[in-house]
Amino acid sequence: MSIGILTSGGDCPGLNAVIRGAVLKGIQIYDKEFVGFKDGWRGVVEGDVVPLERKDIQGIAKQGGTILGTSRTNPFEGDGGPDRIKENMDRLGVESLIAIGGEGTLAAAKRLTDAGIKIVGVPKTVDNDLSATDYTFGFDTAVQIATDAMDRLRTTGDSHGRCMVAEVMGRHVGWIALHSGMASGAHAILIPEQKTSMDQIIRWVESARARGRAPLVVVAEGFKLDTMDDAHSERGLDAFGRPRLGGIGDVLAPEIEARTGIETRATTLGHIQRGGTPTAYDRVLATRYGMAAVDSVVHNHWGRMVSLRGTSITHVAFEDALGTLNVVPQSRYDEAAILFG
Ligand SMILES: Nc1ncnc2c1ncn2[C@@H]1O[C@H](COP(=O)(O)OP(=O)(O)O)[C@@H](O)[C@H]1O
Ligand SMILES: O=P(O)(O)OC[C@H]1O[C@](O)(COP(=O)(O)O)[C@@H](O)[C@@H]1O
Ligand SMILES: [Mg+2]
Repeated sequence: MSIGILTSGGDCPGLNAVIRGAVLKGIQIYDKEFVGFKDGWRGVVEGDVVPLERKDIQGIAKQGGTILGTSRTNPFEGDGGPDRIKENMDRLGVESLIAIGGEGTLAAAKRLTDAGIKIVGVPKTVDNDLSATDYTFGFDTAVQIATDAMDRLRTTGDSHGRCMVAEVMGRHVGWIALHSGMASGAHAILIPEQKTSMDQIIRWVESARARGRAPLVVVAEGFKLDTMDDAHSERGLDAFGRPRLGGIGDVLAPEIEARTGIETRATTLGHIQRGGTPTAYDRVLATRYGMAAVDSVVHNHWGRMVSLRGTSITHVAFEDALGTLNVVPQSRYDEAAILFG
């Protein structure tokens, strides 16, 4: 009997390092065998597997994306459901699953665990919005990519004396904006947790300009002005029916230019933040998660997700991992805001 691995939901750098960590430890220490399910829950529902032997995971820790593919398939929709999945697993000789994904994937994993399927979870979120773990892999890489981009925006902004607006990911939480904004010396950081007025943004921009700086405004895609009920969305819905975000930077830039007279340009970093090689930190964290997930399988920790607390890897029940978002606390925002303007 083998262990099946799947990656589900939005991708991020480090997924392959989790797969490698799990397979290596499973083979070396526990004499286990693995298969990979293709494209998240789709592969589980359709019984679409690929081999995961040692040769298949060689050298992949540094590779972005996921060698297994990913999707936003709901395992309960269409022909899916626990009975179909159990049938597939029995036929393929798969005893248990390691599901690597965010809160959506883990919500599905919880329902399947409740139906008797043996699953352990590995948290994935580039936004860093899961509260049951201190950090997840992918976040550090996204912050580094965003910081590099902002360093570049600042030199071109300085040359032209322009205000630069940099839009980063962050649907519900502003961690990428907060960290990349602090790292790059932004003059304003706008996050979903803190509705802000246009007047306040203008004051920060004008204050930076008054000191002779080319203002840099960092905005998370989920940010709302105090006049907005919902985050800006103009790109339809994703596969799970949620509004696709993005474009708030393009809303703010002309308004800043009109109100300050400072020529303003907006740049949306988008999926660049989720692509390419993971940082060393993310590779190490992801590898440790993968190894811990195999420990969880061996110790029958079904319905639990591995998690980072301080520097130790531990595990928490899916239900405790799903309830609350890891929002930017007021104190962290206030600390960053000292640097605004
Ligand atoms: N409560 C749920 N029950 C079953 N499937 C779910 C549930 N919530 C999410 N999913 C499935 O898991 C997929 C992955 O979730 P999503 O939020 O897109 O990514 P992530 O796992 O990265 O958070 C969703 O597209 C959906 O099909
Ligand atoms: O373009 P996609 O794949 O629909 O994903 C976009 C969304 O995924 C995110 O990157 C979140 O990813 P995580 O699930 O990894 O936290 C959001 O910031 C963004 O709204
Ligand atoms: Mg999600």
